[in-house]
Parts: sequence; structure tokens; C-alpha cells
Amino acid sequence: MSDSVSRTLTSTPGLLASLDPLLREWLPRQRWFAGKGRPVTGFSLVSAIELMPADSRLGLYHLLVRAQQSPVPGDCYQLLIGVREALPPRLAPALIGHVEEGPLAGRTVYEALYDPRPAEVLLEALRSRARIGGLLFEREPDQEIRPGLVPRMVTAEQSNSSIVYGDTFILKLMRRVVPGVNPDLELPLALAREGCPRVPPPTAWIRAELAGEPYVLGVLQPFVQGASDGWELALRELAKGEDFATEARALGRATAEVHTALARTLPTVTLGHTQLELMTAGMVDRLEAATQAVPALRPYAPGLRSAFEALAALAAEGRTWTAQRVHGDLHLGQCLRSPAGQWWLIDFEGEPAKSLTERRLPQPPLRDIAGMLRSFDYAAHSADPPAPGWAESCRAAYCSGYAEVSGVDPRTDPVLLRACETDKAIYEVVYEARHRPDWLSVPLSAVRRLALDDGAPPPSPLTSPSSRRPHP
Ligand SMILES: Nc1ncnc2c1ncn2[C@@H]1O[C@H](COP(=O)(O)OP(=O)(O)O)[C@@H](O)[C@H]1O
Ligand SMILES: O=P(O)(O)O[C@H]1O[C@H](CO)[C@@H](O[C@H]2O[C@H](CO)[C@@H](O)[C@H](O)[C@H]2O)[C@H](O)[C@H]1O
Repeated sequence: MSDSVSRTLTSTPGLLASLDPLLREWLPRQRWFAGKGRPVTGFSLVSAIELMPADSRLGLYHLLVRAQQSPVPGDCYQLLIGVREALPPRLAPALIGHVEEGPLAGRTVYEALYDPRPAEVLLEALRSRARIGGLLFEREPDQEIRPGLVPRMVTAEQSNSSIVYGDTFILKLMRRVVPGVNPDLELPLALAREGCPRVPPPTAWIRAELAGEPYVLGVLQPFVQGASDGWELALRELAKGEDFATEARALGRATAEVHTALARTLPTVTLGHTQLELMTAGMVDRLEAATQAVPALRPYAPGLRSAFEALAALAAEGRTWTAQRVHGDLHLGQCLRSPAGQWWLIDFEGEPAKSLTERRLPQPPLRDIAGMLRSFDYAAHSADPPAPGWAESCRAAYCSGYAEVSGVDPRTDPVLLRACETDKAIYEVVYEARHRPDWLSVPLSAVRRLALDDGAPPPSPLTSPSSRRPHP
């Protein structure tokens, strides 16, 4: 492997070899493991740093390991590994395994984020702006972190892992890490510095420089106390038969506030014919890949493609669009409402399946709007019976709210909006087929609607998802 190993751990050669059999078994079972479906055949060490000495009662390693998954090299993951003689019962769910040989032979290793002491070490490092091996713990100059905040690991299903400290801060530790500027720090920081109040402002973060490449490994931000996410709220209102239009309108306003602040503080570009050709080609490629992966999409492919062709035709006539930095994966689960009724947008990482470069490209703001419109549709189709009228009212209210703040009503650009919604619904079909097959009928019902303009074949009956577990 070409990754350079940070050799902070000269005292413990063979560490990874001794963990290897345990990690092979444990890593693929984690919700955040991105390489599901392909066996892990080994690991290479990208970086290893001892945060607490392993020869004491409690040791702590910070590891970046690359999982080897043939035929292509797998991803690089951030692990915090605790080491103890034996695990107390309260840490049983964190067990990784018992080490048989090597420097840790006879010891028990476990997911350290469940353990308050290692979690405190991370916050203390951020508080004191520590530099430990190649890890840089940095903090906004005017932001303070009070000592002694009690940590608890967030146990909700996530793409990354989070620790809440005393209901004051939440630290998100990235799991799959890639080199480069991470929009999950870049955008909230830019928005906070621009004075946008719709995003929790990053207080501190963890970075690393490895082989000359920057990595963002974690972000600490204020915890919005007592908040509910938009998905929970929407489902709750739906279950009561209540309208959600007032909240949808507030969400439209919040989205517009974030978009206008992003456009003020980061570059915008004009998308002309060439850029639009590239954009629509990307959409068509994703459609083709999706129809390979999910055969149920095939009957709708011509209708879906027509959405992209209509956009390309507008561009060919000379129409241009403004593009800017956007959230990139906006949906109801990424919106938090405080008990006082304020909306906050979180998780600016973008679609995890896309490269960092792609996620950081300026996009038409309608990309995010399409994501939210899809989300209202998702909520309505997860209800029993589905409530399409509820979704329509939310979608209209959301667009009105957006227009009130930005001066631009998304519905005045129906061709781009349909193309963006179609692209998102196709992404969702692939996402659901891979992660939650029970939910596949939800984006497929949208696919059917979006494709109908082109006379797609009559749809087969689709059922609501049988499992209504809350959004992971
Ligand atoms: N600032 C915050 N205040 C309160 N809760 C938060 C905050 N940020 C995130 N959360 C909670 O943590 C969950 C996961 O956060 P998110 O950034 O979406 O992580 P991931 O990238 O792992 O999906 C959110 O759904 C929300 O419930
Ligand atoms: O929250 P993540 O960044 O992990 O986003 C991924 O997972 C989401 C599901 O948890 C998925 O969102 C889809 O399902 C939601 C309901 O559970 C719905 O509100 C969204 O509109 C729908 O796209 C998201 O696409 C995926 O990237």
C-alpha cells in the first residue's frame, strides 16, 4: 500500500497483526462500514497513535486502517480502540475481542467511544488544543470548552459516530475517511463565520496531515438540546393526521437562509451549455448504473432519461443556471427543530457514495430543494395508508417558504427541478436496494410518477414498506 504509516507506535510493532483477526470479524458488522458485501481480507496501517499508554489499566489507540477488499483496495476507517485486562459489564456491547498474540496478548480490545474516560481524553485534547503524534486538535479562537462535561455515546444508527458531552456539545468522529477538505467542517465553518444562524457553528475539530494530505477526523459543535429531527416530527404529525405545512414552510425559509449565506461567502459559477452537458451526462450515467444494480428500475428508464434530455435541450437553447455550494444530501433527517421552534441544518458531508471532489462542486441550489421535496414524499409514502395529499401540501409550503427568503420560487424552474428530483429518486432506489430493501417501494413510487411523462409502462402495484423503523 502507498499509505504512509505514522510511526508514533514504534514501541508496539505487530499491533495491527494482533488485531487483524478481530477487526476482520468486527468491522464489517458496523453500521458505518461502507464496503458491505465484499469480504475483508486484511488491513494496512495508515496511522497509529497511542493516546493512553496500553501498559496501564486502560489503554487507548487512535488508528487509521485501510481495509483490504479485493478486487479493489477498500476504504480507510478511523478507529478508537480501548485496551483493558477485562471489560466491565457496562462495556459488554463495545467488545471487539480478546487478543491472542502480539504486544496486546491476553488483553481485551473494545470500541473506546462507549467508555467515558477515552471520550474525555478527546474533549480534553480539543479543549487544550493538543497535538498528539500527527493528530491536531484545533478550536475556534473565540470558543471555549468547559472542562468536566460528561460524555455519552450516541447509539442511534449513523454513518459516523457521535459523542454528546453534557448536552452541551456533540463530537462527530468520521468513520470512513478520505484525504481532502471535508465539507462537513468546511461549510458549517463558512456559514458560522458568515453569521448564518441556521447551522450549529463548529467549536473545534480534529485534523491530521498524512503523507502531505489533510484529513478531517472529527467536528465538535454545540448540541441542540431537546431537538427533534424533521423526519421524526413529520411522521408524528402524519400519524396524528395533522398537516405539516407550517413546518415545511419554515424549513423552506431555513434552506433559503443557508443557500443565500453560502452564495455570499463561497464562489458561485454560471453553468452554461458545456457544464450542463457534463451534469446531465452524470445523471444519465447514474441512471444506467442504477438500472444495472436494480432491475425493477428498467421499465422506467426511458421516462427517467427524458427528464435529463429535457434539461440538456434547455441548455442547448442557451439557458444558463447559477451554481453554488449546497448541502448535498438534504432530507428531513438532516434538519433539527429546537423546542423553541428554530430549525437547524446539520450533516453537510454530502452523499457518502460520491467522491469528495464531486461533493464540493458548485451545484444548482435546486439539488437540495429536490432532496427535501423527495423527503416529504418519503414521509407520506411511509405512512399507512400513504398520504400523497399531505406530501403535496408540504412540498408547496416548502417552495413558498424558500421563495419568501430567496426571492426565487423553485417551481418556476420545473425542468431542472424534475431532473434533480429524478436524479435523487434514482440515488434513493440504489440506496434502499443496498441498505433497506423493505423501503424500495418508496422511491420506486416516485420513479413511476417522474417517468410517467414519457409514457412509461403501467406500474405494477407497489406496497408500503413493511418495516417502519425510524430513519437510521
Ligand atoms: N448539533 C446537534 N445537536 C443535537 N443533535 C445533533 C446535532 N448534530 C447531530 N445531532 C444528532 O446526531 C445524529 C447524527 O448526526 P449526523 O451529523 O447526521 O451524523 P452522520 O453523518 O453520522 O449521519 C443526527 O440525526 C441528530 O439526531
Ligand atoms: O442520513 P444519511 O446522511 O446517512 O443519508 C442516507 O440515509 C438516509 C436514510 O437514513 C437516506 O434518506 C432517505 O430516507 C429518508 C427517510 O429515512 C428520507 O427522509 C430521505 O428523503 C431519503 O432520501 C439518504 O438518501 C442517504 O443518503
